[in-house]
Amino acid sequence: MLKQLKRPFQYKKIPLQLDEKVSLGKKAKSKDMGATLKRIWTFLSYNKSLLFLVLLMVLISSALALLGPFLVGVAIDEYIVTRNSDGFITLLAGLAVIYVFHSLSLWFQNYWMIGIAQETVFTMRTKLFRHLHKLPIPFFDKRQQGELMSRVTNDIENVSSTLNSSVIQVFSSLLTLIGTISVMLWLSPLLTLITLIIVPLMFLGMKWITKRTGKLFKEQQKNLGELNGFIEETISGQRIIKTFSQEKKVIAEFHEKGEKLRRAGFWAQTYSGFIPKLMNVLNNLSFAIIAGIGGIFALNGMISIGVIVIFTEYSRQFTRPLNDLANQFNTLLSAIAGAERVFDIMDEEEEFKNEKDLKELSHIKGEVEFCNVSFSYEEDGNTVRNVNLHVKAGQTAAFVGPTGAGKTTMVNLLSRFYERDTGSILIDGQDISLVKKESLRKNMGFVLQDSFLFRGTVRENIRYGRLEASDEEVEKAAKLANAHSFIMKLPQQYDTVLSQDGSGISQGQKQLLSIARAFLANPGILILDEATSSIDTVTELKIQDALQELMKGRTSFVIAHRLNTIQNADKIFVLEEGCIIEEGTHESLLIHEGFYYQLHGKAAVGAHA
Ligand SMILES: Nc1ncnc2c1ncn2[C@@H]1O[C@H](COP(=O)(O)OP(=O)(O)OP(=O)(O)O)[C@@H](O)[C@H]1O
Repeated sequence: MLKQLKRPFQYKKIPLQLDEKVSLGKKAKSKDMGATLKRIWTFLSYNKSLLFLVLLMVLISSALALLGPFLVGVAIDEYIVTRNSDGFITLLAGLAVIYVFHSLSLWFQNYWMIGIAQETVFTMRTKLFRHLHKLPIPFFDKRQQGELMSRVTNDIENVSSTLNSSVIQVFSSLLTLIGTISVMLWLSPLLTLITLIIVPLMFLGMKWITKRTGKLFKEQQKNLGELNGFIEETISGQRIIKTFSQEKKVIAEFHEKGEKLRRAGFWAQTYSGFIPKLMNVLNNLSFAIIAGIGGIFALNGMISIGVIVIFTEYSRQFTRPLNDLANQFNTLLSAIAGAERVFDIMDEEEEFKNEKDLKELSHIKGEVEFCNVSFSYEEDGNTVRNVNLHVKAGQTAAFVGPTGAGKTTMVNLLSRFYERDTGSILIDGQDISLVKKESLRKNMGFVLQDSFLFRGTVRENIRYGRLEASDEEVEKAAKLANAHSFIMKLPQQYDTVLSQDGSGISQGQKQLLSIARAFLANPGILILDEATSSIDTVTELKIQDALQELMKGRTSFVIAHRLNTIQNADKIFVLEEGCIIEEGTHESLLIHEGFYYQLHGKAAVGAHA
């Protein structure tokens, strides 16, 4: 297998059948290109005044680019052919001034356009990032992190580089084209029409090429996103990969995804590379037509030598913008592919939309009720079925049951990370679907199994619970969470910088920090997802002790994985396949000798084994 992986770039292995090449892009969804361009334009037009200046410079440079060759023709007909030197120097000086101003206008349009492009991309990226953080959890369930990251970075970068070059190019090419054809028509309509023979040829060629490249560019961006997603996933899952010795499998998968990207990239570049070649051939063809037919016209006295010189110069100016437009079209296609992927995310509905008229949930006592609640992650599933429960303010409730029974889902519904399908959930008698989600979550604190730490100091990580908390409050919370003593042993105590996954501290210490966070947040309802990972006994006792302290006086929901930690709970709900099958205190459930009794028996056997 490794031998196969190590094989170098396999140019010859790429199939050459056209159908297959094009089918690379067949999966890409075709969208309305015009609508995407319009949306890019709305971002561009935030800088209207600067854009106006750029367009003015484009207009000036295009006009000067037309004037130059025209004056050269005049110089030939009026001064060189007639051997007249009066005013020749003035004409040359005029030409020099024209070319200097032409260069200046090019420089300014470029300078301002870079500014516009950078700002546009900054706005777009900020908007996208802000929007991403307003999307609901189910949105993230369906997507790979790296793939999303690729949209915020690569796809937007793609739009940026195109804006930098394309806007000016497209406008200047269009203006030059219109100006050139107008002057050519004015000088010799017949020769112009003959020269324009290449235009339909060009359009046919372009159509053939862009039909293929558009799809391929989309495929390329999609493959790049997938590859990034895979890289992100495998880097964050390094430990698991190493634990299960799956390096070869991961490399093979990477190779496969890389190969797909390479193929799409290869064909996208190959087809787009045809455009300049095609334009070059057509350019030479138009040059030959003008020289040949123009020469015949000149011999017959229909046009002057100066006009032929102007025409040959203009023919270059006329095919160059067409060439530029064609090239820009390719870049534009790639940018549109990127922009579509960005707008796809922007079009996802925000979580807090339509909440304007809803009430804030504040100063709750913590009474919680589930009335006939049902929910399913998938359309045809049944994860939570007709659940009814009542927990009084300040009580501790525990969810127990086999894996996949729906314990986590219950708290997901309470915090509205997911919306119940039917029934209602009440806090202090208020239906939570009628309150603002943000205010609901502000009243809830989470201590999860996998306590996520951000890159930053210990202090910053605890302060995440309440950003405005003072240093004293942070330390007080750490003391309550039994975290203070281990923090003081860290190299820079509260200022010790933790890496993103908190790799410098133990799993148990991470839990203590997340308990400190919850103390600082001081929520009305607490959700505890018990750690299943093995934590040393001393730290575990510290965690249990801190949690008992944290739960005091507030409603708490414990997702219990070990039954010994919830024996003091006021209510234990036993779940099986999304239904509450038993409910009571530890003692009453044991007396009942039902499912809980069996679970408890198994746990006891497990503990003794
Ligand atoms: N985001 C999701 N999308 C689709 N199905 C999901 C999702 N999250 C959970 N499920 C499914 O819903 C069911 C209940 O899952 P849940 O996480 O609530 O179980 P649990 O009792 O907390 O399990 P565990 O003890 O293993 O954590 C399971 O069958 C699970 O596969």
